[in-house]
Amino acid sequence: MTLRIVEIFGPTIQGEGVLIGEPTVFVRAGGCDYRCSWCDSLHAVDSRYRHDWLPMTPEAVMAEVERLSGGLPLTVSISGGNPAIQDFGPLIALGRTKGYRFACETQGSIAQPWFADLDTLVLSPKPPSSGENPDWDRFAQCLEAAGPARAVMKIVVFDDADYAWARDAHARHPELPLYLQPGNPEVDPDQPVDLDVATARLRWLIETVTGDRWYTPRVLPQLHVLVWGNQRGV
Ligand SMILES: C[S@@+](CC[C@H](N)C(=O)[O-])C[C@H]1O[C@@H](n2cnc3c(N)ncnc32)[C@H](O)[C@@H]1O
Ligand SMILES: Nc1nc2[nH]cc(C(=O)O)c2c(=O)[nH]1
Ligand code: SF4
Ligand SMILES: [Mg+2]
Repeated sequence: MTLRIVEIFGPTIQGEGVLIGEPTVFVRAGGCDYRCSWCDSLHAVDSRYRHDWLPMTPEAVMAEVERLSGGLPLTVSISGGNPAIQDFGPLIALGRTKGYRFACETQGSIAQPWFADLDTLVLSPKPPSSGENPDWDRFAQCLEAAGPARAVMKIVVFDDADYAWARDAHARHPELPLYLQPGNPEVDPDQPVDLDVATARLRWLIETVTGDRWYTPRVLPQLHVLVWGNQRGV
C-alpha cells in the first residue's frame, strides 16, 4: 500500500488555527476533489504536478518524519490537497507506536474512518469566494467519523459575503470551536507577500468581527505567511 505524497517538511510551526505555533512536521498529500479559486497549494491539487508526487509506503513516510524530527515525537499535520481521498490509517497507527501525535486538515467533503485515530481534525469548509459549494451532509459525516478526536472549524474569509457565510456555518455547527483567517490573495510561491496588504486584511477581519460584537471566533493570521511569505516547505 502506498500514499501519494507531495512533500514532507519541518520541523516548522503550525501557522494556522487551533494548533498555531506548535512545532510540527507536515505531510502533504497529492490530489483534491475541490478546485478553490485561491488555493495556496495548487502543487498538491492540479494533476499537472502529479509527476512530482511520490508513491510512499507509510513506513517510508514515517522514516522521513523521524529523520526530520530527530527521532523525537512531535505533532504531524497531514494536509494536502485533500488527504481524505487516501487511507492515512496505517501511517497514524505506525506513528502512534512511536509517540507521534496527528492532526489533519481537510475541507470536510469526504469522511474517513481514520479520522477517529487523530488527535485533531481541522475541518475547513469553503466560503463563496472559493467557488466551491460545501455539502453539509458530508461535512456532518466527517464530524461523526471523528468520534473521539477533537474537531474544530477553520474558515478563510476574503470579503463580506464570506464573513456572512462563516456566521451561517457557525450557526450550523455551534459545537465546533471556530477559527477565522483572512484570505491570502497572492499565492504565487515566486512572488513576495505584501505585509501591508496582509496586515490590512487581518485588521479588516478583526474589526468586522468585533464591530459585529461576535465574540465566538478566534481570528488569527497565517503565521507562516507573515514569516516566510508563500515559500514552500515551511
Ligand atoms: C491548502 S489546504 C489543504 C487541506 C484541505 N484541502 C483544506 O482546504 O482544508 C490547507 C488550509 O489552507 C487554507 N488556504 C488555502 N488557500 C488559502 C489562501 N489563499 N488564503 C488563506 N488560506 C488558504 C485552506 O482553507 C485550508 O484551511
Ligand atoms: N507552517 C505552515 N502551517 C500551515 N498550516 C496549514 C498549512 C497547509 O498548507 O496545510 C501550513 C503550511 O504549509 N505551513
Ligand atoms: S480544498 Fe484545500 S487543497 Fe483543495 S483546492 Fe481547496 S484549499 Fe486547495
Ligand atoms: Mg498552506
